[in-house]
Amino acid sequence: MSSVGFISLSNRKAKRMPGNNYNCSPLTPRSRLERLLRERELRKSFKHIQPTEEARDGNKDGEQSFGDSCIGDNEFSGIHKEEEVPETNADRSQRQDERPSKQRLLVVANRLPVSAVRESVESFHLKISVGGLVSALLGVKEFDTRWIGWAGVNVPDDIGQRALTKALAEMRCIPVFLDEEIVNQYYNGYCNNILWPLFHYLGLPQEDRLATTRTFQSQFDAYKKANQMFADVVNEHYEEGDVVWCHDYHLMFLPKYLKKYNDKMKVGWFLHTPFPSSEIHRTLPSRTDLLRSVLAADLVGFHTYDYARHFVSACTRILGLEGTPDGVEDQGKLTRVAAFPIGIDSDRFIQALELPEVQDHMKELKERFADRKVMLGVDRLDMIKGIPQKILAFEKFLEENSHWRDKVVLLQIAVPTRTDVPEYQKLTCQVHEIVGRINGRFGTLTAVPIHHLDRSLEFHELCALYAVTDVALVTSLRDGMNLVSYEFVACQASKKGVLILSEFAGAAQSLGAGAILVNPWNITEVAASIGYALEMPADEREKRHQFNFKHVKTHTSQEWAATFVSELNDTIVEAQLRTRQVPPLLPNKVAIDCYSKSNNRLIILGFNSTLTEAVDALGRGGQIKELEPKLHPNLIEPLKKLSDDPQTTIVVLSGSDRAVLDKNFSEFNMWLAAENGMFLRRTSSEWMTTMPENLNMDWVDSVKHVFEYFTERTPRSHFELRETSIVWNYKYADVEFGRIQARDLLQHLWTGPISNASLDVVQGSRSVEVRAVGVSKGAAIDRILGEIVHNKGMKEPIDYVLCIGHFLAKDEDVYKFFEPELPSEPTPVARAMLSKSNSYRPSSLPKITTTKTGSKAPKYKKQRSLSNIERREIDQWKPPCRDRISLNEGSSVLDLKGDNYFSCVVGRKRSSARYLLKTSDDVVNLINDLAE
Ligand SMILES: O=P(O)(O)OC[C@H]1O[C@H](O[C@H]2O[C@H](CO)[C@@H](O)[C@H](O)[C@H]2O)[C@H](O)[C@@H](O)[C@@H]1O
Ligand SMILES: O=c1ccn([C@@H]2O[C@H](COP(=O)(O)OP(=O)(O)O)[C@@H](O)[C@H]2O)c(=O)[nH]1
Repeated sequence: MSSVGFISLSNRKAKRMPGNNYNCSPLTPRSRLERLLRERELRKSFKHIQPTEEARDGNKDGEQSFGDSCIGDNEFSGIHKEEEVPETNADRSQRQDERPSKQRLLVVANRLPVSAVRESVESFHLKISVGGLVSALLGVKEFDTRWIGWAGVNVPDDIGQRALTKALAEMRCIPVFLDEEIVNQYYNGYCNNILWPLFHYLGLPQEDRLATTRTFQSQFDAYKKANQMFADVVNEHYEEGDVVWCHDYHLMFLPKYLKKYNDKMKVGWFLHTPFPSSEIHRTLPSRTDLLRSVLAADLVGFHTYDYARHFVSACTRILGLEGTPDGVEDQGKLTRVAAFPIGIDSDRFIQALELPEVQDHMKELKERFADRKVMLGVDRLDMIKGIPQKILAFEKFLEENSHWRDKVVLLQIAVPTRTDVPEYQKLTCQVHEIVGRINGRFGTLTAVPIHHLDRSLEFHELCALYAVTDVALVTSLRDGMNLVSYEFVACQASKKGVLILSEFAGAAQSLGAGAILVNPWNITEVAASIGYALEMPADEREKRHQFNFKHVKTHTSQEWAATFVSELNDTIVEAQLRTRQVPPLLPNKVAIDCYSKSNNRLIILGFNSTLTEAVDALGRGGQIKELEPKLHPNLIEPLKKLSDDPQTTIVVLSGSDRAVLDKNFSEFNMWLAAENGMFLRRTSSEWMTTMPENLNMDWVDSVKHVFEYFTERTPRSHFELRETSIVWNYKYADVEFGRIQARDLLQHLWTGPISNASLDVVQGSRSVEVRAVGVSKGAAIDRILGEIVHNKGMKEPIDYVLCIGHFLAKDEDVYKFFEPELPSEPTPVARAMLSKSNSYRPSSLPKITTTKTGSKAPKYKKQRSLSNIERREIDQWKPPCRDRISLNEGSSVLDLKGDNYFSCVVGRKRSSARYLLKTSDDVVNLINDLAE
């Protein structure tokens, strides 16, 4: 099995984990895909030797008692008996014995694979829990696995808790004790009444009274509390190197709580249900908290690519984070998101069919329904399973095909589930009512068309039933995967029956080709499909079956788990590599200390997303009045203080035009560099420019047309026309739509107006900017610095530089400017300026620019639309001349003593800046601290 979608296509190098001994091939595969294929081969060959191991473990012949009422010795795979009670950290320190050769895996799920029923003070009866999650995880044998979860029983007393802990320990299960109130609020309430229906597109409960809101809040609190209780137990049993695999919607807070305990823990989270469209998730009052908590995991998995896509979408639209092909990025931290379609332990089902008890059941069933075709439904009695719709479709089929009435029977196994939730109670009544009506309508004295069972079946009975079935009907309205469809296929090697499968089950993506896919809401279509399936010719059945059988045989639960854990191990290594590329957080204290100890400081500040307030991810802040960037109100005071300090020079270096900077900064005593340094003024003086006279701006009108076109078609996007550039911005628009539009816009530009022009197209995270070629903040900084030195008549070198910005990649050259080492491709200016230490001698080298094809292009034309006054001011300003601005002959303007340089990127992970400030709020705090 390979993971699909978000990660499988990437070609990143996956490093082996130290101590990761389940995969120790000497040949390191070059790509992720290669590795996955290799591992799959390894697992296959491992399988050939597996029977011996299973025999040793007593798990041979697939005779495990899934569905047995009592677990005896060695009764099911995946859970191995252990002699002792699981250790705590304290016990562990005394343990000196050998470590297991398999990797330790802590599987944390709401429900343990066994449910307990209390028989006396110290005795419990253990029973396998029913459900797809349990079935799938019981097939996982490659790890040294321990389960942590709720045993489905309230045990308030110590004696009972000790006894149950001991009994479960034999099954390598560790209980989390939830009291009745928590179970009611967390499990019945928040999990099954809110998250479950919402994730299956059934919406939130309607709030018709204030009390409901209160209930919602208390259920959410209980949810968090329960998650914390799970985290406590995991933490108690965690050993370094363990993989912690959290399961399902019950435990969305668990990754966050675990990482709080220990951020080195390897944490994966897998959702067994669908993850709905972000528009559905958006309705949930706790939408943000839940997403953020899940994102604390290292790897987040879903059954299908669609669910993964929805999750990433929710993170980008609701949290405003960046979705990448690998997952979701937040401040350089990547949470990998991928699809890992689950499977079943197919051999267990296939082998079970040979067992005498299964053969007996089959014989019995065949005799019982000798003269009828058997149709089968196996579901938990849950509204997502579409049981009423299925039965109604069957009724319609009988109604329209009278010749089939005495020749077909529908066996519906409806396993009671979540019986304390009122919705489920209502459903039970509804189903009974429909079944009664149809049996009354089409039944005879000796036979009824529907056999409805409100109970679960024992494993062998279930296998037999699957094997004798002619047509299986899976009509889920939504279903994460649906393992019943897999199990049915696995048991059909001889009969080759037909699977009718809902297109809304995750399984439709894997078994769709061999099944008859239906829309369960379309009763007419399902009824017609029943007829088609019952009369399908043998060769078509054979072909369809073979296709699905192959899939079920090869995509097993073992592979699913092995792939997930292997990906998780890799993700950790890759994250470590990536983290090394992210600048460390700015050490505020050091920056402030150095500031206070220096005498001639230079502070260079970007404006947009550096000195402005953060944008609401949901775009709610994007009112028209706010489209223009505005100085963060909490910066007014401290900036005033700093800019009035004679030992400090502040430059706001922005892409914005002069008017915007004037509006926000006129009242401060500082320098303003607009349009990436093309215009410069001290707030006490007029604007000057370094714009070359013959700057070619002919392209502007045609680019403007393209930008206008896209602005009209992208709600809440806007564009700004500046003197030397034009910027289309979609930060308030729907991010995903904005990105698609941006791609389209670029295509329009490249094939149209800019195909031959000499200009730069710069892509931001939410913008596209077209600017005159060669304009960048780094290219401008030498001239700015020269002018400042000259204008201030500086006698002493600048001994401290703080440069903060959320700059476009192209403008990051400003960070490099002050670094002692030369950038890899030094600009002529930088070459001339930087000597071996970070000392600087400003110069006024002629500006030579390069076109996008790399050719030299000194072909500037007249600039566009400058007023006469502006021209005069501009003419008065000459670029700084080296002779005029050097401090003394030969002495440097910069003397940063190596470390007195603090370049900080704001909210971007890959950067050539030395340090990171996560948000503009951090900038606000820093500036305030400096001013203090
Ligand atoms: O524990 P319960 O509340 O009684 O519910 C049983 C389980 O139901 C859900 O199963 C899902 O997982 C299956 C395997 O991945 C998948 O095939 C199916 O489509 C899902 O509905 C639930 O997600 C589990 O947590 C429950 O334990
Ligand atoms: O009487 C029954 C009926 C069902 N199952 C098991 O319950 C699981 C149902 O999983 P599925 O993924 O189809 O749906 P879920 O119930 O998890 O939503 C399957 O493994 C079935 O074999 C069972 O053990 N006994």
